[in-house]
Amino acid sequence: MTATPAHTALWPAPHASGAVTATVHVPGSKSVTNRALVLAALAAEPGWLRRPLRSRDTLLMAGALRAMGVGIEETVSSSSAVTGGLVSGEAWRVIPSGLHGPATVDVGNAGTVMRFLPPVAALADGPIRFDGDPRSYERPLTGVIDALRVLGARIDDDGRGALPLTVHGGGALDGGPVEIDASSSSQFVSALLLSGARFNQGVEVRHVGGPLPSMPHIRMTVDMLRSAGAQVDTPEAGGEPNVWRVTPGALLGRDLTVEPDLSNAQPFLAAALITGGTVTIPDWPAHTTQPGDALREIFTEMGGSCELTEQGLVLTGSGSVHGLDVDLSEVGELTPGIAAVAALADSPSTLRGVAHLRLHETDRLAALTKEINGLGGDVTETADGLHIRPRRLHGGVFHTYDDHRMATAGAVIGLAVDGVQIENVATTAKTLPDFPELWTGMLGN
Ligand SMILES: O=C(O)C1=C[C@@H](OP(=O)(O)O)[C@@H](O)[C@H](O)C1
Ligand SMILES: C=C(OP(=O)(O)O)C(=O)O
Repeated sequence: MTATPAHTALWPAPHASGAVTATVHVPGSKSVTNRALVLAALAAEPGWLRRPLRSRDTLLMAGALRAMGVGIEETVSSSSAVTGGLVSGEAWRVIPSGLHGPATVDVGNAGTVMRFLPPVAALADGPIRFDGDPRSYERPLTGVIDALRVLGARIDDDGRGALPLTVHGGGALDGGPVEIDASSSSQFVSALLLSGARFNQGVEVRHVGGPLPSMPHIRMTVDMLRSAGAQVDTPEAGGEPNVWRVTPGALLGRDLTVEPDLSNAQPFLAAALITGGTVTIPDWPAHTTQPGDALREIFTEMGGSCELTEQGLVLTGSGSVHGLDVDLSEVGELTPGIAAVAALADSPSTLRGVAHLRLHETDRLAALTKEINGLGGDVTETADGLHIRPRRLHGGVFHTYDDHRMATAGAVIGLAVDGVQIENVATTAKTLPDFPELWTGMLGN
């Protein structure tokens, strides 16, 4: 008998028999880990990354940087301790070196890898070939490719402005001013800023076009650049609207401890919300640029109450869940989890401002509509989001379309609805490889 391929395997989502009460240690942030790796690789001296996320997206980033000559060593510090199933104290030591090709980069389906690394490759000496999962060919990349060409890079692609492509690095890049339309992904702006300090003239990125999504992620880029010693001018700091400038200069090697991934805390917090239980997430930062911090407000509006304590963030469900009308453009990656909770609420919801989710891991608006409706729900797509009218749901297969956040959204519904089976729960490995174990651990199994 042949084994069932992972992508067709069905995972029976556990049904909660009562209020969920648990403390869940959530692994490190994907967005912080991948920015930290890039900045450390471009620094003038070695640096440390403590409690980095080890998941498909971050291992692809580390592998790509290694292929270009960067040293990334695994270490376990003497303070190593096992907490809640997670090993803390583990670190990556990043040793920058002259970036070079020839090299091949597998981006998988990681937006951060496919967008943040072409500018790094333009600084390398030699050709760097980029390829990835079939879906990566469909995700927008023109903003980065066209900008790099304006800034002096030579890039061969098939003319679609997408993967696969080869960046013919010349060992340095002129840099300077460039206009891009980043309305399809904030990662275009982050990508150019992250490498900008190493361009001969730095970089000035001017966004022209529709509204920019995911602004907290751009603030995360700016914050982390500043912590690495870069001088960055931003619209917030009294600069021109939609213009960011990075001054050329060396970056410092840092010793950085990665915060837990607050967007990946979402399904666990949702478990408390929908079962009227209490879930604590240790190490929730008091100040952060992570968009997941918005869950405190969003899940409070949906019926929970949140308290930041010495133990971490504590969310307690009230036993009822309310719908909401909300613009999620700043926090788009939270949409699948919010849609799952909204499908279980006592009133309708409208989620707005997230048209760009059609070009994420999958078309998330179509996928959420189809899968929630497949369980008996009543969801319709709007031009820029979803309208969700809660109905009594029933069991069935919840397809995930190789999208980690579809899998975790399905698990949230499964807590409240008996008989939900998640197809390919292993896709959570993109950012949260331990999800099934953390989920059953939360339920005390
Ligand atoms: O820069 C980042 O780390 C991210 C930015 C956002 O991308 P978009 O602006 O393309 O939505 C977000 O959705 C993604 O999960 C991570
Ligand atoms: C959109 C996401 O990922 P990526 O970094 O691949 O864009 C996400 O994690 O929700």
